[in-house]
Amino acid sequence: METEKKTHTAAEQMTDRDLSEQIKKVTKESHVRAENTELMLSFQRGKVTLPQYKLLLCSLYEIYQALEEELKSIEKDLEYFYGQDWREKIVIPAATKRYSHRLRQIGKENPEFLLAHAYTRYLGDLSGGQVLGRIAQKSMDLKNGDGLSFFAFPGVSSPNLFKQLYRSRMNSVELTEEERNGVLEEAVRAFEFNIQVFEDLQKMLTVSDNNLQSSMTQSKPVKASTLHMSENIYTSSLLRMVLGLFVALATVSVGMYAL
Ligand code: HEM
Repeated sequence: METEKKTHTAAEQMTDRDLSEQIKKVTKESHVRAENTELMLSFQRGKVTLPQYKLLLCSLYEIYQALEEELKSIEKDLEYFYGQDWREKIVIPAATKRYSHRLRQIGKENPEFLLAHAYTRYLGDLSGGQVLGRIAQKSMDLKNGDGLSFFAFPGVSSPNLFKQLYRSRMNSVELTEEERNGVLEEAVRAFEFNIQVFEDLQKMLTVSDNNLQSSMTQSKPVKASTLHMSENIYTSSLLRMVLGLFVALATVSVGMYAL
């Protein structure tokens, strides 16, 4: 972190009042907890299994569907693993539904809080996520980038530069003291949602181990009803448009710089 700080130009110099610094500070402990969930530990040890990875992709799809409009990369991965009728097969645990419900709720009531969620997922994807992508490729011996589109950011040539730009855009968002505190609290909550998703997925894998693993490795349909926790993905186009607009405000300008 120190090294990264030294590379900032005078214009990008961070202060203790910067949202990007504060958000990192308040979520530091949560980050350690997220890294140490069973699912993330399996990943880091190169022990991630196909059933674990497939279920994780299902949840990420649900989360990103609520977070943004552009879903093409996860859809591509899901189609690779589950086949063309993946929409009927994907499995979403209760914790993931709670997470996406929260995203939709704040999209309506406190859209500025979406900043905390965009931060937690995108900066994570561009940090540890890049390492996880390489581990996933090796652990499951995936070839030609198949099933790994989620981790790829073809428009981002330098994740570090992109993260710096992202932070400076975050810092330029005008927030009242109350809104700023709300965003910081929401960031801790965002990590909590992610931790709960990992725990739920791990539970699902343990509970339905034999049943689920055999049906998944054979790419046969998994009956949502047999898992008691799943629901088919549902989309409200109006809501997605509103969320998309907000996220666009917070992130697209950064993306344009990186292109
Ligand atoms: C195997 C699990 C994980 C590993 C090994 C990992 C590793 C890392 C590393 C090395 C960084 C860069 C730290 C720095 O720049 O000082 C980072 C940043 C970050 N990670 Fe993770 N991470 C993991 C899981 C997660 C999860 C589950 C989330 C949230 C869903 C997450 C969200 C973030 C965020 C938001 C940042 C940016 C911090 C900032 O610069 O403000 N990470 N991660």
